[in-house]
Amino acid sequence: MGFFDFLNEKIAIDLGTSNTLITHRGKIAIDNPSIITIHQITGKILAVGKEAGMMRGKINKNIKTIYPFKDGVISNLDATDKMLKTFIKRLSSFNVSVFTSSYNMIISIPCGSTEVEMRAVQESAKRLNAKKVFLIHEPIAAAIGGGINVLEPKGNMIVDIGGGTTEIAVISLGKIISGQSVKIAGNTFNEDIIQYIREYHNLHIGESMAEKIKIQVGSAVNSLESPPEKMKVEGRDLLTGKPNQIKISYTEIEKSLDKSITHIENALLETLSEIPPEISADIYNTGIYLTGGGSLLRGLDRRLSQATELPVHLGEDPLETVVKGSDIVLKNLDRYVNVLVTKKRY
Ligand SMILES: Nc1ncnc2c1ncn2[C@@H]1O[C@H](COP(=O)(O)OP(=O)(O)OP(=O)(O)O)[C@@H](O)[C@H]1O
Repeated sequence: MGFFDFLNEKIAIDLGTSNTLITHRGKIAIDNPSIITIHQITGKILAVGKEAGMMRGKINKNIKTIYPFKDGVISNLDATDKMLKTFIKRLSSFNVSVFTSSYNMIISIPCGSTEVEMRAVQESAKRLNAKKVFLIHEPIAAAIGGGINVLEPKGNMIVDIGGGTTEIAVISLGKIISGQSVKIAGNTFNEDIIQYIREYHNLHIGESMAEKIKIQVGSAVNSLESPPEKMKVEGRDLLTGKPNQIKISYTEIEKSLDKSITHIENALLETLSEIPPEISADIYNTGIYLTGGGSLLRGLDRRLSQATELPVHLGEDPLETVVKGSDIVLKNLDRYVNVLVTKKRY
C-alpha cells in the first residue's frame, strides 16, 4: 500500500453495549466485546476486548472490569478512549502507530442519542485523530447493511435488538420517520435468566453463565420444532452456599424472558400505531426486518410475527449488519449523504 492510499483510509465503527466492531478496508477487522479491565490502584489497562471478556467474573479485588457503554451510549468516556485507542492500534498492519490525522470515520449511534451523547462520541473519535467523523443512526445502518434500499420513497421497518437497546425504526427516503429506542435487549434477557434461576432453583449464577444459557437453550416461544437439550448449569446454591448444578430446559427460559419480550412487542405495536397510513400499507406488504445479536434468540421472529400479524424477516449475520451498513455509507458518501446524522457545530 502506498502512502497516498493511506490518506484514503476509511473506518466504520459500531460502538455497541456488548460488542465493538470495526471495519477497515471493507472487512470486519475488529469484533470484540466492549469491555476493558484495569488495575484498581495503578489505573493501568490489563486487558481490552476479548481478553478482558475472558476475565469476566473471575477477577480479584485489584482488578476492575469496565463496560464503557450502557444502554447503547458512552457511560465512561475515559474507558471508551482507552478501548478504542487499543482497537485502532490493533488495526494497524504497520509496526508503528500509523493512524495519523488522515482517515475518515463513521460511527453508528442509537436513534435516541442526545446532543451530549453525540458530542461524547465525536470527541472520543477526534482524540483518535480522525480527519472527518460522520454519525449514522444504528437502524439506518442496519437496514443498509441488510440490503434494504433505504433511499426509496417507501416505508421499511427495522427492529435491531442489541445488548443494551432495542431500536425500532420506520425509515423512508433515508430518514427515520417514526421509532423508539427501548432499554430492553440482550442484557435484560441475561438479567431475567439470573433472576429466574435464583428464584426457581435457589442458584446464584454469574453473567457469563446467563449468556451461555441464553445462547444454548434460550427461546422466545414455548414450543420449538427442534428443541435444544436440557443444559447443565453450575452456580452457588443460595441455601447451602456450596457449588451446585441444575438442569434447565428451553421452556423455563421462555418463561423467564416472557415479560421482557412482551415489552418489546408492545413497543413495536405502539410504533406501528403511530405511522402514516401510506407507510402502514408499505409495511403490511414488506413486513419487519429483524436484526442485532438479540434477534438470534430462538423463535423470536415467530413470536414478533404473531404479535404484529406481519411477516418478520431475519437477516443474515445480524451481529454485523450495523457496521457493514456504516461501511457502505462511508464508501458511498455522495449517494448516502442524506442518511447521515446532521451535526450541530460544537
Ligand atoms: N445466539 C444468540 N441468541 C441470543 N442472543 C444472542 C445470541 N448471540 C448473541 N446474542 C446477544 O446479542 C447481544 C449483542 O448484540 P449486538 O452486538 O447486536 O449488540 P450491541 O451492538 O453490542 O448493543 P447495542 O446495540 O444495544 O449497543 C448480546 O446481548 C448477546 O447476548
